[in-house]
Amino acid sequence: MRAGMFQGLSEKLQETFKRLKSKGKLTEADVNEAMREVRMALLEADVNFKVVKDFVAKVKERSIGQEVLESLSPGQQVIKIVNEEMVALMGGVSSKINISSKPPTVIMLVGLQGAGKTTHGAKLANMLKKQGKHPLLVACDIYRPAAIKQLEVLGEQIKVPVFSLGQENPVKIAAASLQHANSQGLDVVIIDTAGRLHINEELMGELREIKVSVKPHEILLVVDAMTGQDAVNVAESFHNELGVDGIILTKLDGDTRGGAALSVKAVTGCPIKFAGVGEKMDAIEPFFPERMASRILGMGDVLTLIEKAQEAFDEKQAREMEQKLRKQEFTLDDFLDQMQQLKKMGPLNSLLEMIPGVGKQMKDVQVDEKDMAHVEAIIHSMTAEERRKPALIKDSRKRRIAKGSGTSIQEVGRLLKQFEQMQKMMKQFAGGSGMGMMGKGKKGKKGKKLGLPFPFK
Ligand SMILES: Nc1nc2c(ncn2[C@@H]2O[C@H](COP(=O)(O)OP(=O)(O)OP(=O)(O)O)[C@@H](O)[C@H]2O)c(=O)[nH]1
Repeated sequence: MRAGMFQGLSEKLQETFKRLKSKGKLTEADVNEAMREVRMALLEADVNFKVVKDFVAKVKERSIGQEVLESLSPGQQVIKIVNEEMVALMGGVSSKINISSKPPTVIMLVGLQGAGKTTHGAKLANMLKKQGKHPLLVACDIYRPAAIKQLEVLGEQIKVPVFSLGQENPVKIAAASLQHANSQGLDVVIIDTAGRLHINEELMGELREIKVSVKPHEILLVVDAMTGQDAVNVAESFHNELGVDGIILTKLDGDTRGGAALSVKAVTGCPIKFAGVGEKMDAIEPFFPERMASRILGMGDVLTLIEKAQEAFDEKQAREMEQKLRKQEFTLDDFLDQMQQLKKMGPLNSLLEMIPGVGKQMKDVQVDEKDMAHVEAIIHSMTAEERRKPALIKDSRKRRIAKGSGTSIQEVGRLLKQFEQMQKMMKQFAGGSGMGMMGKGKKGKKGKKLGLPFPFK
């Protein structure tokens, strides 16, 4: 879920919202006009037309109420309604995997060829392993000879055992794998089934047989987000034929328009449980409708950002940082510290895009690792006192620091300015004010631990 995701949709909706917000008062005609634009944007994003129709009708009905149009900020209210309805469209809450109280939990992965089934079986195993589970991957895709090998290679890579009996009957393999898991004390069995180019009775027959034989706690359907409405149709067929508990929507890192993500729950009733966001083994995320909606609506995904920050930051240090922020004692030393932490979090651009209001501006900005090296050098050339009180740094000190760091006076000045701006921004974050979506939906996480330096130009 990175750059480019749902970009067209997102940009169009944001334009509409900008117009709405710029109007002090809204009339019914304004709302109708905005909803026409929203409808167009959704259709162009390949959202199912019936879903679009219902969605727009609901938003319109709620927006045209007296209390909205006569409120102090009608534009904001309408945007809030769009956001809420979009969250509802995708299922409202994030859905978890059914873990059986009596191990092993059996997960059956189904889907068409090339959707990313094998890859996501391994990603899922990797994720569960990190959560302390002991998964077993089972190779039941016996028709594509490379599939077994592929699973074995991935299993090796993530250090998860793979059960395979070659070209044996898949129903037998699945049944035998449960015994194997039991005997080895493995508590999650993930069955990679065969795919086909199209849905056909033979495939469904086989999947049904496996289902009857292993009684999975969870049947997850893997669909490719890039295929838009086709993905939704595929999901509908699989659900009717087999009964599906959840969907893994893959390739959301690509240039997808959003149709599948926004329609599939409404059309099939199956929630999206996970999103695939890349080819690497850690490129899987639980699917949070609320976060997805904020991303589409350009509100940024502060929650994901916070989580990423939490992964990279160590708890204790983060708490200290939070204290400093509250007391406004954040110094250039801390800035340097954080910058080093930030490096661990991955590409800066993708992080910056998640910040509300930053996403669009940052689209074309290159965050350069070399700049970061310069920033480090500059801070290292300061005295301890200067790092604590950057206000001390006037002309002659600037010159000295520039010389010491092999940079220029302008660069030193720019860094100081950025630091100052950042302090302001962080005060906002720390207070949880100004940024509408901060901490929403997660109690007690309001404004927590978000002290990121942003060394951009
Ligand atoms: N960019 C991106 N590529 C993905 C993602 N998931 C899978 N892929 C790629 O998509 C291709 C197909 O994935 P597989 O896992 O082999 O597909 P499959 O559904 O198991 O296919 P069959 O085994 O033939 O049924 C591979 O090249 C994967 O690397 C994703 O989330 N993002």
